[in-house]
Amino acid sequence: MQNGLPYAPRGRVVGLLGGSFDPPHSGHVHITLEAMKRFGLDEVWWLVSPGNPLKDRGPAALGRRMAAARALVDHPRIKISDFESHAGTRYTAETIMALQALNPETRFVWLMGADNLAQFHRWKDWREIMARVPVGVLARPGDRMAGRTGKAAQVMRPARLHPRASRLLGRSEAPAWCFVNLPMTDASSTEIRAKGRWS
Ligand SMILES: Nc1ncnc2c1ncn2[C@@H]1O[C@H](COP(=O)(O)OP(=O)(O)OP(=O)(O)O)[C@@H](O)[C@H]1O
Ligand SMILES: O=C(O)c1ccc[n+]([C@@H]2O[C@H](COP(=O)([O-])O)[C@@H](O)[C@H]2O)c1
Repeated sequence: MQNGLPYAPRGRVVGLLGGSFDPPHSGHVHITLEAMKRFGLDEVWWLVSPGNPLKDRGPAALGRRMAAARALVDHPRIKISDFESHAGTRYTAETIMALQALNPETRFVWLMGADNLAQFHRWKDWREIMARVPVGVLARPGDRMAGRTGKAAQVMRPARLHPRASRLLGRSEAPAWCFVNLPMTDASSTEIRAKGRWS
């Protein structure tokens, strides 16, 4: 691992799960395994963020969140990375651009839960993200409809892949996105923090 970046052999399809992971939990593991299966991914990299640019509250120290993620995940195809803190990027569009420049032979797919799709149109340069990488969206309790009826989903409707074709997402040319339903878990970092299990 160099610059916080896992090694990706040529031609691999790598899913990127960006997150605060404050703390990481079973829901992250669940959607990662589902995304690998459903979107035809070879690997998934967790990009542990220095801090979500839309959240006021700063997360726990990056080192602590990285250590917790490494303790939670023991899977040969899931890598934990603090690339954004090395690259000095905070916005996803910039992170993806930097990753693509460093790994021109790798196909990246951006992954997110349905709650993030609902506010995706507020992300910096979200159209640029859609133009650069396919996006895989995973159902989350309470957010399935909000995501699918949100502004980004409406605007990008022509680029939506039918869920039955989800395995093609990893090899699709952007713009392409796919929303998949899955057995859902209501695990959330907010709830873990509220219960005082991460203070
Ligand atoms: N239970 C879950 N089901 C589906 N997607 C999830 C789930 N938990 C997290 N995600 C997704 O994983 C990514 C990273 O999530 P994040 O680290 O913010 O965890 P979180 O539980 O949503 O945290 P918080 O409650 O602090 O917002 C986001 O795209 C989020 O939508
Ligand atoms: O680029 C943006 O404008 C942007 C706005 C909000 C969230 N993100 C990214 O979305 C990912 C999920 O964030 P979070 O806090 O919900 O785990 C994480 O990688 C953030 O950096 C990115």
